[in-house]
Amino acid sequence: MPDAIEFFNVEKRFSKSAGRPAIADLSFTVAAGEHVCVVGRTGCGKSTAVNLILGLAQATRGQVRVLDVDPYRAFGQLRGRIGCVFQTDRLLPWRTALDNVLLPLEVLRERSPETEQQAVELLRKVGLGGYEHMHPAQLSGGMRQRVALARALITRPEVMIADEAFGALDEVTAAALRADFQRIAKAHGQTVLQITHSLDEALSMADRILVFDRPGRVAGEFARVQWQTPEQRQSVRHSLRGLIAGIHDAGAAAVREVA
Ligand SMILES: Nc1ncnc2c1ncn2[C@@H]1O[C@H](COP(=O)(O)OP(=O)(O)OP(=O)(O)O)[C@@H](O)[C@H]1O
Repeated sequence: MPDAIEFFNVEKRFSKSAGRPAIADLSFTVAAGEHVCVVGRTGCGKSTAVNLILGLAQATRGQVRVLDVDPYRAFGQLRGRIGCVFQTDRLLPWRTALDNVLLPLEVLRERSPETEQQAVELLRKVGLGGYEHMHPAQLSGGMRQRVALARALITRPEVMIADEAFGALDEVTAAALRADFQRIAKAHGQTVLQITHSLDEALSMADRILVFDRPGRVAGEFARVQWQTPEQRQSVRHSLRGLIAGIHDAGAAAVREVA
């Protein structure tokens, strides 16, 4: 069975000139049901990789596969099977929380009294029971992000993409939302690819952490078995910091261990 997300020697250039590509040679996979966090310095191609997964951009070279489908050429086959949460909630301000959550189902022509009930239930699951008929402007940033999470989940996607989804929230709100996100993703057996600038977030949530290097390649990876004890966690955090800063020896031992 193919992995849920696959990048094979992917290059992405935004211009035809000989300048630096956004992604140079990116290869990685995310297994079905796995939760992978990606960390890396600004500009290393994390969001570009997300856009490739969502079929919003085409790889210049190499291959991207999501659920065994080319997302750029055949996104129709992936509609409703990938959910995304971004740093900003991207809610439609003129729609209620409930109508925002139902939007993906309207696109799929699956809105019905039954799915409306499912949306109400989902809002309750993310802690927004009773807020269904509020508009985004009446909700706090954390509550809006919860609506965005419910909207991403309403189609029961197999793959969840979180691109800095908790980055704009205060730490207490972010911690609560991270816990809900992880609980729901695990309960549904979802594959998660999560972009984050927070090493603590990655260490607390990921089964595996990938470090991206500029321009867009994997500089190192760590599996959860490597950070079981507080000492190991500290050591992996140190290696992650080093790799992100471009000190490749810092993570070399860890990468070898995983391999
Ligand atoms: N539409 C675009 N046109 C031209 N260049 C782009 C475009 N989108 C991204 N880039 C360039 O590609 C590189 C990677 O950008 P990307 O946004 O993927 O990085 P990132 O790792 O997500 O950064 P950040 O952590 O700041 O969000 C950067 O050099 C960026 O300037």
